[in-house]
Amino acid sequence: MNNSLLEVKNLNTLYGRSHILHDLSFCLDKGKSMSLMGRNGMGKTTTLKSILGIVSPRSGHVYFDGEDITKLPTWKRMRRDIAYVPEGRGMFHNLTVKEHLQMAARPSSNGDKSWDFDRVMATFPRLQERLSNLGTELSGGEQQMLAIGRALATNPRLMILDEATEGLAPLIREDIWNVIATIRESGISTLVVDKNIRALRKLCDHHVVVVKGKVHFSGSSEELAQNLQEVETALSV
Ligand SMILES: Nc1ncnc2c1ncn2[C@@H]1O[C@H](COP(=O)(O)OP(=O)(O)OP(=O)(O)O)[C@@H](O)[C@H]1O
Repeated sequence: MNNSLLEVKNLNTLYGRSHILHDLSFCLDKGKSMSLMGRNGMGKTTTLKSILGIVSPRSGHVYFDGEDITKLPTWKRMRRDIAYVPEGRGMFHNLTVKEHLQMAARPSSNGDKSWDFDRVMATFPRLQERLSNLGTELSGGEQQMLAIGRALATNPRLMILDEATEGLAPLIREDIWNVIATIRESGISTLVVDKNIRALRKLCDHHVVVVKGKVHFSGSSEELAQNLQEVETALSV
C-alpha cells in the first residue's frame, strides 16, 4: 500500500531566468513529520511555495494523497487539507485573535471537525487571555501560536510551517516545538522548515537538506545523527 501523503517529484522552479529548484524530490508519509533545512537562499521557501501553488514549477510534479495537484490553484490545494503557517505569520491588522480563528474554522474535506475552537484554546491557553486583542498586538511567540491555531482550525491533514521558531525567545521556541509535537501526535503530518537541527532531529522522522535547490541529504533521524558533521557543514554559513 502506498502510504505517502505528499510526494514532490523532480521539481524545477525558476524565477525569471534564475533556476532555483533543480530536480527536487522527496516524500512524506501519512502521519509522519519531515524537516526541510538549508542555509538562507537555498530554496526552502520556494519549495513550500511550489507545493502550495504560490509559484508554478517549470516541470515536475506534486502529489497529495496520490492525486497530482501540480496544476491546482492554491485554494483548491488548501481545500484538500493542506495548511500553511508562513514565515512572518501573516496576521491581519483589523482582526482580533478570536476573529482570526473564527474566519479560518472549517471542517476537513472528509468532515472532520475535531480541531474546534475549544481544542485550539486548550492547546494555546495564552491565546485565551488575548481573544479580543488584534493579532498585530501580540508578541512574536503569541502571533506564531495564533498562526498555528488558525491553521489547526482548518482541520488539516498536512501542516507546513516555514521558519517555525525564527526570531523567538528560547523559552517560547520550546513552547512552539512542544505544540508541533502535539500536532504531530494528533495524526497531522508536518513539514517543518527551521534551522534548529537538534530540535528537528527529535521531532521529525525524516530530514531533507537542500543546497542550491538540490537535495544534499535525505534520511531518517538515525541517518542524520550518523552524518551530523556533514549536514552541519552544509547548514553553516
Ligand atoms: N520572488 C522572487 N523573485 C526572484 N528571486 C527570488 C524570489 N524569491 C526568492 N528568490 C531567490 O530564490 C532563492 C531561493 O529563495 P528562498 O526564499 O526559496 O530561500 P530559502 O532557503 O527559503 O531562504 P531563507 O531562509 O532566506 O528564506 C534566493 O536566491 C532568493 O533570492
